[in-house]
Order: sequence, then structure tokens, then C-alpha cells
Amino acid sequence: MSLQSYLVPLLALAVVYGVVRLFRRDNVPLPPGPPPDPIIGHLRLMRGPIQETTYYDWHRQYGDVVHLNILGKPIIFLNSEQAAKDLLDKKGKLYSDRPHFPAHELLGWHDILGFMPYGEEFHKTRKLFAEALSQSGVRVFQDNQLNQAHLLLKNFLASPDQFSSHVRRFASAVILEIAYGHRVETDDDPYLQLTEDINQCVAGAGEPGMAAIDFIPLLRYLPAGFPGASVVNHCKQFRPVLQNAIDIPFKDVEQKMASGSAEVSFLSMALENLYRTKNVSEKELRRLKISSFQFYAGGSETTWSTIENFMLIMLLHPDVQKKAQQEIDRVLGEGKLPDFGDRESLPYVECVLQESMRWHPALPLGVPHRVMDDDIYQGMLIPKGATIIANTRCMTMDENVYQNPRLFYPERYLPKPEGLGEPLPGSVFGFGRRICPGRYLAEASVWIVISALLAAFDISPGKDENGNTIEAKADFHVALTSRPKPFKCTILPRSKLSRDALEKL
Ligand code: HEM
Repeated sequence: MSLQSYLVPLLALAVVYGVVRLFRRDNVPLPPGPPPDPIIGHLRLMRGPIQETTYYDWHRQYGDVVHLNILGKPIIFLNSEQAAKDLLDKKGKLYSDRPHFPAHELLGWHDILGFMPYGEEFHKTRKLFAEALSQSGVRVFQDNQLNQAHLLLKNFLASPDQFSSHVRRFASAVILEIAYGHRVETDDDPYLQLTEDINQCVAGAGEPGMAAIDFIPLLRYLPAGFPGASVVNHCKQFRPVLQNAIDIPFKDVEQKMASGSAEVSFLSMALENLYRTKNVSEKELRRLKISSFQFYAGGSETTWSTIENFMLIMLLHPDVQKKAQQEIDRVLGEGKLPDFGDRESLPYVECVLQESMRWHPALPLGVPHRVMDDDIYQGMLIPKGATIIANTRCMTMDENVYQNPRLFYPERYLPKPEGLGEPLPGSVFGFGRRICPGRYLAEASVWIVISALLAAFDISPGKDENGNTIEAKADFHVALTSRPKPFKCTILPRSKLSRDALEKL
């Protein structure tokens, strides 16, 4: 048979496929959503900090999958864990891309794992994380987490009013030691300043996929005073600061490895592996450099927020705090501090951890995914290129999954009849091929801190300057990560035994 005789039927097939696809696409409705304005679509709805209650209402009104369009750009909200699993988990190959984030590109973050497009480089980078942060692999970091947790307790004892900066320091110190082998000894450690710079930089760049510049890329060419364009200035100003945060620790580790004084870390181990191969390329070095930076860019603020959320929740629910303390006293004995080996013997504390992450997830809207081709889900079109938001906040408050979801009720995870037998929140670390690679490390860091705090301290409402009790309020910042607005609390050792144990640390 000649080439032509193959070509004609193949071309005909391709045309038929294209026509069927177009026809199918045109006849499939988009998911429902609130009514848009002409031309600008839902732009007005997205201005200002996004109110999670709004999304919650949309779920009730429009269902598990909601469609918005902003200046013609489709955004799909997945409001139930089932919808997110069906699409992001089961169709991972299609749904694992990230939207283009112009603000983060201006910062020089184009090749950081969290914002990287799906493809070959993604797989190579992700492999580095998977190797270092597997469920069993993260056990090697437990000594570091325990030491830092004990340091946190000592700091709480010495200056309880500064609890927020102590927690922040804990979250950064754990990650810095794991990523670079750098041990934070003092509060004026220059590496802590680097993590501060990153946090400030992230905060000013807006929510990835939700900032004005994500919808109007032209903003980058307009004067900073133009509405929505100030983010461009912020990114340009922070780019060199961020470059330092990427370069300085990397060079430090390289130098220490050359002089034989480097501590074991993610970066030193990865560099050692790399140097075993003959030709090390610039690209491979850059991959390691940006990946170790991603450790603290991804792991510091999220861990800090999760622990502070827990602390505020304990103020709001003193009965839960008491019950968890009773479990710890019963299992470990009064005045004893927990170790990782105790985790399985403290099921109620485990439920408190999971319930804290459900009741107020640190990343309420996850990190946006992007669908790489048209898809049809339950008779609705998910158009190619749409930004996909896994609406964690809605998922964790889903009345179809959790009875009375607004109630903070750790027992809900215990098997019936003692509890309600409800599932652990499966959405807080994201989905599919982009699921948080640091989740085992993160859970371990948060667990050791909350179990040690419960064992050693009573956390109760703070006092104002006149000595009156300040009533705790569930008041949170709404941004990429969500944590409480500054609040006061009283942190006191639970007993003489606890104080003695703390003073011995
Ligand atoms: C309690 C703390 C943490 C929370 C709540 C959290 C949550 C998340 C979420 C929701 C995502 C997005 C997943 C998706 O796109 O579906 C994510 C991504 C990511 N997280 Fe975490 N995370 C935490 C701690 C950490 C830690 C400790 C590390 C590093 C050591 C880390 C590294 C990353 C990275 C690299 C990504 C991007 C993954 C990718 O795009 O493929 N995270 N995290």
C-alpha cells in the first residue's frame, strides 16, 4: 500500500475526530456559577481578599463544581473532596499542570516546584522531594524536630507573650536544618532574616492564580500607581532579595562540603549524589539549588500557620484541651514530655491535630492546578486551560461528609459508637500528582509541637492592660495561607512537675 492510501483515511479520521470533539464541546454546558457581569465576567467578585464564606455559599447554591470567568479566563472551583479526587487524583495526567503565575515569574520563581508546569522537569524535581520526604524517610529528621520543639517549649517558658515569633522561628529552624544542615542557635541568625524576607515577599505577591496580574498580564507594563499594578513593583523590588535567599545558603553548603564541615542535609546528600556522576550540568545544580530553597518557601509559613491555628483553637475550646491533657497524663504520666514513639498511644491528641487542620486549614484554597485539555465531568465541560481551585475550606466543612461541620469535635474520627467514624480531612495537603510532598514532615512537626504544648502548658485567654480577660475570637487572615490575626493568650506550665521538666530541657 502506498503512503497516500494510509494518509487519506488518517486525515479523514482526524477531521471526524475534530468535528465530533467540537460538537461535543459545544453541546456540553459549563458548570453552574454566579451570574457574571458583561465582558469582565466575575472580576468584581474576585477583588479584595477572597471571602471563604462566599465560596461556601456558592457550594450550597451551585453544587460541587462551580464555574467563574474572569475576563474570559475560566476558573473552576471543586467544592467536594469527591469531585477533587475524581479529577485531580484519578485524572492526574490531565490535571497536574499549574497556571502561569506572572507575579511569581517576576520574582524569579518560574522553576520552583510549586509553580512549575507539568512535564519532564516537574517529574525530575518531584523525584528529589519524594526520595527525601517519604513517610519512612522523614524519620531521620525526628531528632531535629524534637530538639527544636524542646527549644520552643523553653522559649514559651521564658517569654510566653512572644509565642507567635517563637512558633515562627520553630517552623523556619526545622526546615533550615533539614534543607541545609544549618542549625539556628539565636534569634538574630541571618538565615531567619532570609525566611522573613521570603514570607514578606510571598505575602506581597498575592495569591497565586488570584492576583489581578494573573488575569491582566499587561499590568506589568503600567505604572505602579495603576490599580492592581503595585504587585509588579513589589516583585521587582524583592527579586534580588529572593535571589540572595536562594544563593546564600547554597553557596554556604558548597563551601562547607569542600572543607569537610557540612552537616548532613537534603542539599548535601543530593549534591554528593550528583557529584558522583561524571558531567554535572548547570541545569542539575540549579534544580538542587531551587529545590532546597523550595523546602523553606513551602514548609515554613504553612507549618507556622497550622500551629498558631491550633493554639487559637485551644483557647476557644478549653474542654478539648483538658481532655487531650488527661490522655497525655494517663499514657505518659504527669510532667512527662511526649516523643515520636508515643504518637500511636495518643489517639485523642491525633484527633485534635486532624480536627485543627480540618476546622481551619492553613491553605484554604490549596494551590491552583490547570487542566491541560478539555474534559467532561458529570455532564459539564471543564475547558482546556481552566484554573482549577481545590476549595479545601468547603471540603472540610462539607455537611455531606461531616455532621455539624462547624463544631470543633475531635471525637468525630474515632470509630463508632465512641465517635462518629468520619474520615480524616483528605484535602488539606492537596491532590493528585501535586499533593504536598512535605506532608509527612509537616504532620510530624505539628504533632510534636502540639503534643508537647498540651503536655507542658495550659493555654488560656490573655489579659488586657487592666487585667481583664480578653475573649478569644476566631478571627483569621485571609490570604494564600490563613492564620489567626494577632491575639493574646496566657501560657503557663500546667504544674510544678511540668515546670521542673521544662527547666531541665
Ligand atoms: C502543615 C504544613 C503544610 C501544609 C498545610 C501544606 C499544604 C500544601 C498544599 C495544599 C499544597 C498544594 C498541593 C496541590 O497543588 O494540590 C502544597 C504543595 C507543596 N508543598 Fe506543602 N504543606 C505543608 C508543609 C510543607 C512542607 C514542610 C514542605 C517541604 C518540606 C512542603 C512542600 C511543598 C511543595 C514543594 C509543594 C508543591 C508541590 C508541587 O507543586 O508539586 N509543604 N502544600
